[in-house]
Amino acid sequence: REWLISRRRYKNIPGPFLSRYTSIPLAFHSRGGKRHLYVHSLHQKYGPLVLIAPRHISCSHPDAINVVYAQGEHALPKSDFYKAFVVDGTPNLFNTQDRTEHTKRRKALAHPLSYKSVKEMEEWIAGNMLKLIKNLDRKCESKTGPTSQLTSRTTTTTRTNGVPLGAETPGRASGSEEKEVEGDCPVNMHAWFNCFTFDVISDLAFGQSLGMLDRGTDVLPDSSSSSSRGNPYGQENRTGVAAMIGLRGRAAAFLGLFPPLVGFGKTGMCIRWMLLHFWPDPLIRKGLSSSDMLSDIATKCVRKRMASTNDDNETIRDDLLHRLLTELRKSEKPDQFIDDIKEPEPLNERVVVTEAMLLLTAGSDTTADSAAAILWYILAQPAVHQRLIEELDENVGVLAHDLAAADELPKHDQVKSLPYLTATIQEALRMFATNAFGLPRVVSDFSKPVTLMGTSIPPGTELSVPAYTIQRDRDVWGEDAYEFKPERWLSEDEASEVLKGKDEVKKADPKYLLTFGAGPRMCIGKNLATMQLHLLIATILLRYKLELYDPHKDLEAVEGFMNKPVEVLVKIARR
Ligand code: HEM
Repeated sequence: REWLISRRRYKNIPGPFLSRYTSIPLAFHSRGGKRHLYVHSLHQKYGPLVLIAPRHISCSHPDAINVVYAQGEHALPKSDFYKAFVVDGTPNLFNTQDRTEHTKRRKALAHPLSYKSVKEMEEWIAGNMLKLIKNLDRKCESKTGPTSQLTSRTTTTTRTNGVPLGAETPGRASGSEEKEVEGDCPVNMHAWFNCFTFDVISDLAFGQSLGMLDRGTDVLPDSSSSSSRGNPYGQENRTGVAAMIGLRGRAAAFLGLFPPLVGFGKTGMCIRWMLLHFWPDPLIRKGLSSSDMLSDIATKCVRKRMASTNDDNETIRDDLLHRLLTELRKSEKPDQFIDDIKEPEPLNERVVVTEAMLLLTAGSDTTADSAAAILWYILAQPAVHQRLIEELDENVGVLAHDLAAADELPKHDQVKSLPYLTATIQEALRMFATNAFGLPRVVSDFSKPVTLMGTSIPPGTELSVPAYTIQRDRDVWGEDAYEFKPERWLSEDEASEVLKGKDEVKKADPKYLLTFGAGPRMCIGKNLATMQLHLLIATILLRYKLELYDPHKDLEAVEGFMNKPVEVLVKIARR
């Protein structure tokens, strides 16, 4: 009956025949890690409105952004797809579908993640940057000589478990084999960026970094015993945290297409247990198990942090967790100022843990993946690389040879407004959106009437606008929409100075950039992310000579919920 209703309702919306009846075609491409490319190909074939699953319309018309991700009373809630991200039945800011709950949670995180607040934490970011630099300096020194020929004989790692690894990679997970190869010594910058962003977010969120840069790995020392839930995969191997987040995203992106599989309550828990133990696809089982392990890691960190806060001798560290706790307490007691609360009420631990886990999962690999993609685009275009170096040399100056302290590193104030650096980062984020497929919203029974391109959309319909397709739309970006051209983000004067008589480019309009999402559910961590991206790219380019290890190879990526570069291998030497 559902099928018949759906068929009648959406008879005017084109799309593949099977997708009218089942989500399996979409799930198949999601499982294959290429959902955004599949949806993109459907739009090329069928036009801007496509039925990609029985009740799901993808709309690639730029005007759809303001409808699907509308603000205020026209805002559409997140669809049941997001239930797949709920851990232990407690929704967080990212996956809650309830508007009131979302407003309350968003308010609690908005202040801690405001630009002012994040700026105050710059010294902690710099501390981790220094550690990253020390590690990369060591990689350079281990080459054949101080002036480095960028070549040496080394080992490289073959991937056997889908986890991104490369030679000289931190975070080597089990299941990978090593083999000796002749040739240059590649460094996997993506893996190092992961260590950096995980350490930063754990430092800011839990008061203590996870120590990945110190250990040169994203495998936690006690990860083999981290799952206390008796699940069969928790102790299988020493999986890196980045890989756990990737696996979790892949499982959720698949299961979210079948909402009955991701319910809450006793039935939901029962179904989850069965999936974890008996689902035939190991990727899904590992994804579910990874979710449990991440929750355990967040619980441990929060408990440790709370215990140290309760210790009278410990001075309170004014980090993200402290600010989040303060805001959450305020929202529990909205009429009182926090200072008036003599004895703070204990907060529900699960609420704090789910938000802390959200910071860890939403605020780490997204930034590392973006930084890796940005670096790849820069290195793939030597002219862009050269121009950036000129801009940085001119405005920041040469870094001390033996960096001894974090305050010798570039400051955010020095790099945040550099036009060409900012334009390059924006352009790379256009070419590579970590959330590349359309983020689904639903027209609920309570939604205001929704019309897309003259078509009235019935309640119960899921809608999404695919970032990958919008960010390559020729009407929006110009005929060269598929090309990487930072100039499109510069002001007219700056662009003509850079182009020097070469063909004009159509000026970019940031409202069509969906990399950080749009509307009321837009990324709340954008300030922190962009600060890290500016600092990371500026520091790395200032300090090192970099080349892509294989300039003929495209940037390879695999998509779960996020589109993640597999690796970015470079040759590296000190400038
Ligand atoms: C370059 C890095 C990042 C990218 C590309 C990115 C992208 C996104 C996108 C596309 C969304 C919307 C998701 C949706 O509608 O389903 C989102 C939401 C969110 N992001 Fe980020 N993000 C990044 C960094 C961060 C950081 C550093 C944090 C936190 C420290 C963070 C925390 C969040 C949270 C909490 C949400 C949910 C917001 C809500 O539903 O109200 N993100 N992010």
